[in-house]
Amino acid sequence: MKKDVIVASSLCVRFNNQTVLDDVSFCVGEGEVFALLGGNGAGKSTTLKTLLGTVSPASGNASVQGLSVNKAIDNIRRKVAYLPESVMLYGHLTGQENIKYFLSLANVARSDSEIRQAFSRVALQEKAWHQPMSNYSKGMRQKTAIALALLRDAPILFLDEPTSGLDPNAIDEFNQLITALAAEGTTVFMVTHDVYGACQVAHRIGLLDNGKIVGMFERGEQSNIDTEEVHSAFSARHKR
Ligand SMILES: Nc1ncnc2c1ncn2[C@@H]1O[C@H](COP(=O)(O)OP(=O)(O)OP(=O)(O)O)[C@@H](O)[C@H]1O
Repeated sequence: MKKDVIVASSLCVRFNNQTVLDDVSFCVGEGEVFALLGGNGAGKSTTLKTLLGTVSPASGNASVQGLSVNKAIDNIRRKVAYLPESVMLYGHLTGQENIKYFLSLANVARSDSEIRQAFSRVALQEKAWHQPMSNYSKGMRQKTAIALALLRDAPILFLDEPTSGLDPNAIDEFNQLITALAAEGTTVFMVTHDVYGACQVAHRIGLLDNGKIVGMFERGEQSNIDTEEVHSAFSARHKR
């Protein structure tokens, strides 16, 4: 039985009397990839923001590694690497300079050789390491952000629409990296509207619609989650 790393219990969020999350519960075990899947306005970003402590639930609670987001958000943020849909790094600095700068902000000391190892681990091409990040594609920026997470020893990744805007090769590479990191024990929570991508990498998918979890899909011992099944459940919700 895997230890639960992220637990959301009956989260309710309201904005201006509108219920945006309604009794949302799920848990993510250590080394699992959990995808929260939903259409526009379903409440995915709000769930992510609640886990990051930037939105407070009206009721219910969430915890990360046993720490409540209401009480210990600073500790949680040290354990989590958050990749927004557009990874923001400094365009005029190289990949390596960005890494050094953000590590220094986090008070983490790493040698050049450790940084090179992290870049190799995420398969960032060597010729890019010393180029300004303004030349990087979205996939390369994501790899740099994941390298930074590895160097920070962050055991948990939060990903917001990680595959939007990536070409098919970059998506495959990204999915392989996430799968490998999870196999090594990293816990991954992602929000996405990409049914196919979610089925490829996730151990579990929660389908969110209008602020409610309306379906939960789980990978079998040897097989990925069935894309057809999730696709039908997803589109049935959007035909109403
Ligand atoms: N700060 C806010 N104030 C008022 N309403 C908000 C706020 N943030 C989100 N909402 C509303 O909450 C609902 C859910 O929004 P949310 O951004 O969580 O959805 P989403 O699933 O991430 O959508 P998308 O895929 O379009 O990004 C929407 O109806 C949105 O308009």
